[in-house]
Amino acid sequence: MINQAGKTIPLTVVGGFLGSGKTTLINRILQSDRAGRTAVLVNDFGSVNVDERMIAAAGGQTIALTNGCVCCSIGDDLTEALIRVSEMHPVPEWIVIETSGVADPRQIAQVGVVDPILVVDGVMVLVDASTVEAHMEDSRIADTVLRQIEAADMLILNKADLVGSADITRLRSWLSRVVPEATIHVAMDADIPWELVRSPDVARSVKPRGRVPDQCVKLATTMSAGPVEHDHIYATWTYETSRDLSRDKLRLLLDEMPPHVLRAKGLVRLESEPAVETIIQFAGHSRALKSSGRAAPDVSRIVFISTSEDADFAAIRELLLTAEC
Ligand SMILES: Nc1nc2c(ncn2[C@@H]2O[C@H](COP(=O)(O)OP(=O)(O)OP(=O)(O)O)[C@@H](O)[C@H]2O)c(=O)[nH]1
Repeated sequence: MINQAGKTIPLTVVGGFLGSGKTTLINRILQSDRAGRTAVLVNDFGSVNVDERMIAAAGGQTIALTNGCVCCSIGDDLTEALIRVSEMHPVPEWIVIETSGVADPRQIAQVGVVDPILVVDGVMVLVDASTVEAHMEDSRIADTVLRQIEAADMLILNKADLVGSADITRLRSWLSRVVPEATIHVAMDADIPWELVRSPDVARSVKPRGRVPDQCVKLATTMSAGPVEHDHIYATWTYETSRDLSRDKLRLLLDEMPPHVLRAKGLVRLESEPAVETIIQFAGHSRALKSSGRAAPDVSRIVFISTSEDADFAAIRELLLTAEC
């Protein structure tokens, strides 16, 4: 890949399970006046790239990787997007990839390692302190969560507001046993000091570990042939309507979400505030309906994700039909 300025571009991969706080971190980064020209590549698991719209609203240059989970289509979509980014005018000073919540971030970082234009700054992985233990107890998803944690150069133990200090101590100690090489930072709303995100000293601590370059060439050549497929583990369903929705009914849905739903998010138009877009969020104990401040969409869309085995969205559909005004 030739970049017209002939310079290398630092690349950071932000990973972590569904709803752990990746978009929150990236929006925080983009809102900093120290972000410079940052290009963000976003990959959502689900048919609607909700994150792309949320991140674009925060002021970043975004490219959505729409072809399913990025580590399942790594050879094509991601490489193409990286070429587009390196050809941007002016050239970005930093590239951040937000992986989907089911992706293995280290596989994605390896694409950067084999590209001479990119210098991989490291892999940051968000961990939801309020749900990670439950996820590790579910044999269907524990492997996804563990791979993500093991991929980290820096772990952000997020959502500290939702657990007690004893939980934080226990989780910290567990994480440091799982990945002794990673630095661990406790956070609320993914709020970590800028120095940890970008300072050169800290960047050294998030450099890919020694074993990665040894493996990367082999992995990069084999990945498009045999990536980890997520479709058989996770299922998504998207609800769409052009009618206004009732806030009370959506609130009820958030309060009574069937336990198999791992994640739901969407951009909707409410009957009570039809001019503005409302963001609906469900991620374990984080549940919210809040205005984005942007114009309301013509079509409201909400994406639901669960494990494939449990993927029965009929009850949710019923409730949503009663929410249509
Ligand atoms: N209580 C609480 N909620 C948080 C915290 N960090 C993020 N959230 C909320 O958790 C929800 C999910 O956050 P996102 O940043 O969208 O998570 P994500 O990892 O990008 O989600 P996916 O891309 O869908 O995997 C949102 O409603 C956030 O506002 C936190 O520290 N505490």
